[in-house]
Amino acid sequence: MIQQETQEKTAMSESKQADSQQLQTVLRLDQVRKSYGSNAVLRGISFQVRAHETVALLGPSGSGKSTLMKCINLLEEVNDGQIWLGDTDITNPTVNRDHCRSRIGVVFQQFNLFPHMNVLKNVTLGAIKVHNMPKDEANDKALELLDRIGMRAKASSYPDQLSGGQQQRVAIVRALMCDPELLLLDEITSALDPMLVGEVLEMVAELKTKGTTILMATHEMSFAHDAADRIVLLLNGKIAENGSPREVMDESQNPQTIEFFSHFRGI
Ligand SMILES: Nc1ncnc2c1ncn2[C@@H]1O[C@H](COP(=O)(O)OP(=O)(O)OP(=O)(O)O)[C@@H](O)[C@H]1O
Repeated sequence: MIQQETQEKTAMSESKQADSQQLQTVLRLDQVRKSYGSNAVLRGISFQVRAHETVALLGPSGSGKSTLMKCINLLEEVNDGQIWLGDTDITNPTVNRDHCRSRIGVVFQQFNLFPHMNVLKNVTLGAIKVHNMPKDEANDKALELLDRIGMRAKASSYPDQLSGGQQQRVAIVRALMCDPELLLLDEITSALDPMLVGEVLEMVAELKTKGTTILMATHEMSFAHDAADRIVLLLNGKIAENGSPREVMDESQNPQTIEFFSHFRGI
């Protein structure tokens, strides 16, 4: 009798755990396919990002990382498969695309700040115009976020008065203004002088400690190894690996994976 009760309790607790894991899935890709003409770039991509996870998307140049990011941000349409943001299938043609986009914060490789607007305007513009945040509230929030990264004093500066690293950190602040469910970072350090990469990655590491849910495409292998919770490796349009940095980068026996990471040994 006691044994039966214990088994029932265990089953209940396992099912509760499964439920809570289900609830915690922020992003889920299910057999996503995308081609450009005859070039099949994504050939059935499935993986999940759970709340508070930092997932690093790795792969050789041209493997489709940016294409995948654009599909998630609805800048490209998938040919097949589904992308779920929480419980919304954002690939469903009837969905409100602007609303879906507003739930995701995105930072690209190029800085994308408006050159004729100062930092405060750049950071608050989308929040005010797209999300209808009252101007005072947007200014307060922007200044608080800039303060956190030591850039409040630059609020009146223009982009060309900032270093590339500072511009990219401002772009991240802008992406965070409306508390996105997911932060997409697409090779955000690739265009930076190597001296400036560290300060941007430090900011990402800081966001991770605050529980931000992050999917980042990157070529920064050391950072991915040390800071990501999970690595998704794209090779030849498919997912070759999906596991912890140790499992994927140190212990995988897949010859293609070993070949890919061999190019970065010692960097
Ligand atoms: N708009 C487009 N039209 C046609 N082909 C495209 C387009 N965008 C990307 N591609 C092709 O899709 C493939 C994947 O490109 P993508 O930029 O997604 O790769 P990536 O992994 O992000 O590369 P990198 O690490 O160099 O940024 C490449 O063969 C590229 O030429």
